[in-house]
This record gives sequence, C-alpha cells and structure tokens, in this order.
Amino acid sequence: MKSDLEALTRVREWYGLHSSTAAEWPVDSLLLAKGATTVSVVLPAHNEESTVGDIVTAIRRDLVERAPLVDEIVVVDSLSTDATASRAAAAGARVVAQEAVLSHLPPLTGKGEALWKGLAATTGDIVVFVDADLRDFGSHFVSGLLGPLLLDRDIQFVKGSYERPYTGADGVAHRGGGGRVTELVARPLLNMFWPELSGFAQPLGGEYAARREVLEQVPFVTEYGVEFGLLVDLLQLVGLDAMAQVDLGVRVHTHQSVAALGRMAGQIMLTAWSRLERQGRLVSPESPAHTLLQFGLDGQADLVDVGVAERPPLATLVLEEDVA
Ligand SMILES: O=c1ccn([C@@H]2O[C@H](COP(=O)(O)OP(=O)(O)O[C@H]3O[C@H](CO)[C@@H](O)[C@H](O)[C@H]3O)[C@@H](O)[C@H]2O)c(=O)[nH]1
Ligand SMILES: O=C(O)[C@H](O)COP(=O)(O)O
Repeated sequence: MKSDLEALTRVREWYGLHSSTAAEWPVDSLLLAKGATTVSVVLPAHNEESTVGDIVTAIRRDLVERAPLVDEIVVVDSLSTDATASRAAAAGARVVAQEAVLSHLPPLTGKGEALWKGLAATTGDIVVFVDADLRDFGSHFVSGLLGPLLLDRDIQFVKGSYERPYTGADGVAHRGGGGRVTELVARPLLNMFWPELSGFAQPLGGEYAARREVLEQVPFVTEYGVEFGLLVDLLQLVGLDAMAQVDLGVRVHTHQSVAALGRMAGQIMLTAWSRLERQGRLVSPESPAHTLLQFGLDGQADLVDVGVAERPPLATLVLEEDVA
C-alpha cells in the first residue's frame, strides 16, 4: 500500500506530463496526425430535444464539413419520449434506438446502457463520448479530447475537465457550484481507494474519448455508474500513464434534482463497492442493499432501486448482424 505522500507525488508527476488544454490541440495539427484513423462521436440522449440538435450541428459544421476530423456522429436515443431522435437526425446525426442495437440481448436501462450500445453501433478506431444535454457547446470539446489520442500512440483514454457552474432557477450561474455528486461522492471515494485517479478533476463528466480496442475490453456498468466504473477499470487495464486529461473550459448542462442526484450517488457507491470486491480489497458475506428510501416535500416516502447491472466487454460478445 502506497503512502498518501507517494500517491500524491505520483499524481503530480502524471498531471505534469498528461494534462493539457483544448487550445493546445488545433484542428489543423490533428488533421495531419489523423491519417487513416477513424473517429466516431457518440451522444447518449434521453429526452434532450432542446440541446441535442445544436451539439450535432456544431460537430458537423466544424469537424466534418470544415475539417474532416470526425467520420461519424451517432446519437443513441435512450428511450426518449420527446423529439430527440428527429432533432438529432435533422442536424445530421445517425440516430440509433438503444433497444434496437444488439436487440437479441435482454434490454437494460440508463446511461451506461446507451454508451455500450453506442460503442456497438459505431466503427471508429477512436470513440468520443459527449453528453447531449450540454448548453453553449463548442466543438473544441471533441477536438480537445482527440488531441492526445491522435498525437501520442501511448495514450489510450482521455477525460475532459472543466469549470462547472451551477445555474439555479433564477438563471444566475454560481461558479464552482456544479458537479455536486462529483465533489460529495465520487472524488472522495476515488481519493480513498484509487488515489492514482485523484488528478482527474471531473471523474463523472460525460466527455471522454478512448481507443476502441480498450473500450471493447472493459465492462460497462449501467445507469450512472458507467463513468466511475470505466475510470477504475481502465486504470487497471492500461495504467495511469496511458490516461490523459484535457481542460475543455466551462461546461454548462441541465441540472437534475437533488433527489435524482441521490439516486445517482447510490449507483456510484454500488459501482465502487463492486470494484473493491472484484479487486479483492473488500470481502463481505452480504451485498449492500440497492434500495434507497427517499422523502418528498409532501412527506411521502418512496423506495427506489439504485442497483446497477453490467454489460460485459464488447470484445467478448459474438456480434450479430442486427447491430444498427
Ligand atoms: O437513461 C439515460 C439517462 C441519461 N442519458 C443521457 O446521458 C447524458 C448525461 O445524463 P444526465 O442525466 O445529464 O447526467 P448528469 O446529471 O449530467 O450526470 C453527470 O454524472 C453522470 C454520472 O457519472 C454522468 O453519466 C454524466 O455524463 C454527467 O454529466 C445525457 O445526454 C442524457 O440524456 C441517457 O442516454 N440515458
Ligand atoms: O456530475 C455531477 O456531480 C452531477 O451530474 C451533478 O452535477 P450538478 O451539480 O452540476 O447538477
């Protein structure tokens, strides 16, 4: 077991070598480095009709039409009940319905399922994931994430970092107020158990990119456990020096209610538990409960399920022809 000081020194050294900003990766130099490498952008989207179109439009305009950096843009329609699919298609994305991809498998739910299906439905050598609820999106989110992967063959995974304001109902943005589950749950857990990952400022952020060959070798936790699971599993698979971080500026997104974030927190804690068990660092005769009792303003209590499931590494599946 490394001492806290050793872990901190290691993270400092990594940060110095593997952190950059999006401005350090101009599109021209990425185009030169791209060669025959293909790039897919995947946007998981559940009821994001107000934002998905603008994001697809920006990526298409800047990174397909002006500069041919991105080869495909796929929106995974994650059981939306609004106009997400038509808005995404009108903006030029290929839209796949989450449940139609690998449809011979029993369906699972949530964001992790959408990402895993997105991986299955695309072919790029590099896959970039971007949330579909971002506001004021700029295509530097995608080009920044591609930089270290296109210019350094040793890098396998790149995570975005950003400033995250919290914008309340009054429309006023509070600097540093966003990312509540990140600050109160995810980062403390990572610092306690996987301190090598403590240099990732936004471990839960939905913007990251990786080589397909590594993404297909790790399981995908469903629901909101997916980012935490990927970080821990990729650290084990490729090691910290194959991981990089790029500062993408400011990220503004649609905030969920505190009750919804409570459920997200539960999913992330269960994901951490599963990784501690798998790594032999926690032995327990009983699994943790996956129910959460929540109270509404009217005093009404609701018992909700915060359990997560898991998809196996895609490489272990025999892909059938019905991949959308
Ligand atoms: O069942 C779902 C739920 C969400 N999403 C999409 O996933 C993205 C992120 O979901 P969101 O509800 O906006 O998550 P946040 O509250 O923003 O949660 C943060 O923390 C989560 C846990 O790590 C990450 O998955 C998110 O990317 C990150 O932004 C959005 O495009 C959603 O439409 C789906 O595709 N299917
Ligand atoms: O990433 C997080 O911590 C959650 O999505 C919450 O983000 P928010 O506090 O900005 O809504």
